[in-house]
Amino acid sequence: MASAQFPKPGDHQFQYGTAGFRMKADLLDSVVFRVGLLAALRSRRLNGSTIGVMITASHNPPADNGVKLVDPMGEMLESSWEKYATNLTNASTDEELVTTYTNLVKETHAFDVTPKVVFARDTRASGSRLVAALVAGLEAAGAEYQDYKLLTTPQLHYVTRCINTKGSPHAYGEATEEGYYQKLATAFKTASAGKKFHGEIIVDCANGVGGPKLQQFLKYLPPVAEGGINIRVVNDDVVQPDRLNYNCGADYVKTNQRAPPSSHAEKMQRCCSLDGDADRLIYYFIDNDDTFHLLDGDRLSTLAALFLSDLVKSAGFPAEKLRIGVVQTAYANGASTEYITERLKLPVICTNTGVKHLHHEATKFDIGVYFEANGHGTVLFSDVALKRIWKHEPQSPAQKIALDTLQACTQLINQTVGDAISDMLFIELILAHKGWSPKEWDLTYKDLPNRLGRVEVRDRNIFVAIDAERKLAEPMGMQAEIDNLVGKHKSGRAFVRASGTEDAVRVYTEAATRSEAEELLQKITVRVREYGNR
Ligand SMILES: CC(=O)N[C@H]1[C@@H](OP(=O)(O)O)O[C@H](CO)[C@@H](O)[C@@H]1O
Ligand SMILES: [Mg+2]
Repeated sequence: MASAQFPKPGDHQFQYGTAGFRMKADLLDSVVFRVGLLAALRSRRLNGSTIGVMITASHNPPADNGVKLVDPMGEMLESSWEKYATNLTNASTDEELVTTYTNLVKETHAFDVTPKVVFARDTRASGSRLVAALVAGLEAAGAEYQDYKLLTTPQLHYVTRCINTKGSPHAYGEATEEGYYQKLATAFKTASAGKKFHGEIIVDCANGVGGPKLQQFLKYLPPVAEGGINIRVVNDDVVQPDRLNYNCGADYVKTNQRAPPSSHAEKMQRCCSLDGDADRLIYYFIDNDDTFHLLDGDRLSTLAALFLSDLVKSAGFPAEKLRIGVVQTAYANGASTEYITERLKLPVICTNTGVKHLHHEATKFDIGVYFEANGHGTVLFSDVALKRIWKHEPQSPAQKIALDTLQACTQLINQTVGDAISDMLFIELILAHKGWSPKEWDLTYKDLPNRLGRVEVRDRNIFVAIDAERKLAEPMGMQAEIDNLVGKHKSGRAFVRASGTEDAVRVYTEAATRSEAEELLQKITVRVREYGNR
């Protein structure tokens, strides 16, 4: 039996979480084999639509790896299927695996068609070994497959959508890496025609797959000498595997609130960092007083919303014809939420943590902007919005210019998932249009001082969050205590929730001053320990 080559390690319990399966790479062989079976099953359930499988552990250390499924339109796996992933990977013997699989074929009403799967991986050393396990699983399930080798996560999402929309009115593009570069480069050139880029941008690629891919992409852009954007790629070493995400990358910058030590950026120089699989983006700069300024996902979101709402107006659309909305989580800085509602006068929706929740809410607007504070996000255009944008008749040359830019933005921005390369081009485009350096961007509003704490307790599951994770329903009485502590601070806000990815409780606090945010964090942490270890 094919699965005998990939036995399940000991009594390990696997769970398909927010980021698929992710752990030490040497525990993953059986998981990846079975994900091959699951991908084939999902394809059969969807009558032969192509399913994507990405092997990556994003910003995790080099010794980790992971695997996740991509649905036909490039979205994350439908959440009702996560339990099947969990069931299959936890079958303890080969016999049990066969029974589980056979039952799932019935339970999911899978069609009797040839499954189709595409897959890719990031640059981790364990990637090619895990691909072999995946292929064995796909072959055992009788699937047709195509190996896209090394891709960024968003590229694999792009390719999956292209394959499934080919020949339809919603055709998304050429299902190749080159097709991706060409689509983005064409849109970027159109949208930035006649605009001047302000100096050089330094892009830290976390020594991950984004490095070689961005280098490749640059070949499709106009040369700097001809006014093209000046991108300097750094941390693009994928030869020494240990350097992946080490002291660099979006997660490092966001978590440590400082530039990578390897950065030799000058003062006021525009910098950004991608994560290991290039689906997150964080901007930053160091000012003339050596102060570090972070421009995180909230800033990407506010800048995108500002630009798009101006563009929609300039192109001559009445606001009700293209409703723009922003989706955030409770971790978004309160000042960003206020800026969007009070200054931009746009609606904001708060959802649970996790990109799939934000993505889902964003589809409810004509133009839905969503970013997690950590830099993962994108802008979604609904089918209605796309129709209106492409059919619109501009009434003046100025409207025509705005409309051309808006149309190009719909092509530039990855519609499947947050994409660091696409997001970066979009942000660069906005800055060029506005003639802004990161300083002007930073000055649009002032972040409230905030702290994020992590508390390990005996049982994190006793913390039950409600209201988009802004309040605790359980343990009884704790929310009243938090409210009481928060009430003592100007602009105070705080919430507690169990992490979905780590065995820990997260505490977020915000207040008018840093010391108050810190004090609030300390006091609430004490209460979390007390309740969590009872
Ligand atoms: C505070 C925070 O950054 N939480 C992260 C983290 O979720 P937790 O459920 O908080 O562990 O990992 C998620 C998956 O990568 C990401 O979507 C989310 O933003
Ligand atoms: Mg990532």
